[in-house]
Amino acid sequence: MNNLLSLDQALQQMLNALPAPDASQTEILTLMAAQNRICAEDICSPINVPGFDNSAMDGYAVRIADLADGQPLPIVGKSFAGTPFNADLPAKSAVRIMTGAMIPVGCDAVIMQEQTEIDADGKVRFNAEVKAAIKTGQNIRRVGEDVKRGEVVLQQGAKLTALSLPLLASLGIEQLQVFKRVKVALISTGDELVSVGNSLKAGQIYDTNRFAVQLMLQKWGCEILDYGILPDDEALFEQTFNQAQQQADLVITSGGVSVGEADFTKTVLEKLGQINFWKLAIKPGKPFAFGKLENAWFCGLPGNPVSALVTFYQLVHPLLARLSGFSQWQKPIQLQAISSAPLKKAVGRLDFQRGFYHVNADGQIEVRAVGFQGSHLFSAFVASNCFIVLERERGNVASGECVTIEPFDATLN
Ligand SMILES: Nc1nc2c(c(=O)[nH]1)N[C@H]1C(S)=C(S)[C@@H](COP(=O)(O)OP(=O)(O)OC[C@H]3O[C@@H](n4cnc5c(N)ncnc54)[C@H](O)[C@@H]3O)O[C@H]1N2
Ligand code: MOO
Repeated sequence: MNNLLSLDQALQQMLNALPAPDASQTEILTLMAAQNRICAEDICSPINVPGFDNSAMDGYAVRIADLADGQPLPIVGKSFAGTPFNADLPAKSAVRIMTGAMIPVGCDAVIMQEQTEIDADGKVRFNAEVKAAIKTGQNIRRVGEDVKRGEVVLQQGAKLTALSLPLLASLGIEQLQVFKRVKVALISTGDELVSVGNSLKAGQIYDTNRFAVQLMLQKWGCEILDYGILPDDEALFEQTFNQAQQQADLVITSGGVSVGEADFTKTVLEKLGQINFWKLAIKPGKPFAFGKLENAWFCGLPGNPVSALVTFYQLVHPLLARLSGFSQWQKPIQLQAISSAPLKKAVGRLDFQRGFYHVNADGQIEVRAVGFQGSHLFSAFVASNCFIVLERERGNVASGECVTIEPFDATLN
């Protein structure tokens, strides 16, 4: 086995190198502006929810003891949501009550409308069965049963979503402190690259990586500083890396990170800052580089588009989670699947093949590799819905063998 760094070792080194999120790098936003941002404070509820005991049903609020003699009860008033019955419940009486309305003082149960009858003289009557089954607190939603005043409802590091933000709204919170967006400088390198919208000359190709990475950075809510395409010129690399690291928290390049004569990424990173690691036992993505410039972290993605995307997914995601203060990030979920066809695999690197999984008629997860697996072949991705993750020490896989898959997460879907 080669002595390249494993993916897990690389992730560990990366996370060890990164400091905890800087508590001074925060801003105050209204709830509506805060979607997908990361909460920078523990949020305690300023109120109880519900704020008062209220009815879960339309019906009649009663005191259970008043039902003992079996007599119908006069209805002494009404409690509507927003318009309470402003008195204590007199003995031997009931209050008409609606869902969400405040429970009058003295009541200990609500009987739903469908279980009652109104006598000719307007009194409410309950049959023996209903009376036998009645329990204290029936159909009453208690004060603080959802959230208690002072309780932490959201922790620092949580993502603010369409689930958590409405909760804050229900507590009357208008604005909150969030971590500032991570600023990412994005640079594609290579003389052969042309931006979409221009025509190609001999030997040129369109820049896929800046496009792919930008889309994924958008999903992370990053502020993107697009440095465009950088020609293979060492002095220009130096100048651009320098400029980018003064403006961004993270500089991401693609291409020029291997060993070719025009591969300047690593040399310049070394000159201006430090390389924490370079070259990993993964396929695709072996030449990925991680390091630090004076003011910004640095990720050098390999130029092949599949390699750039795989390394972004596997290595830059956890890095972005840490830089953005998102503490709930988890590694992609892995499942076991049956390989429905043989897979080619050389021993030595952890392989992320592009695959398509589905649940077969027997309820088992079945997966097949999609298309050819070269790291320059981006089209296979479009028909894929997962990575087939083949262990470093594993060789070829026979049809019917069990393999690990990672269904694509929301950044790719
Ligand atoms: N002698 C060796 N050669 C190579 C090795 C090696 O270990 N020894 N590793 C190979 C592997 S693996 C990869 S991956 C690539 C990575 O090389 P670079 O990061 O230096 O990338 P480039 O050489 O600049 O480009 C590789 C390939 O990708 C195309 N490319 C680059 N940028 C883009 C972009 N933005 N959009 C679309 N396509 C892009 C480029 O034209 C090349 O075809 O190195 C192998 N070589
Ligand atoms: O690692 Mo390269 O990314 O195999 O093509």
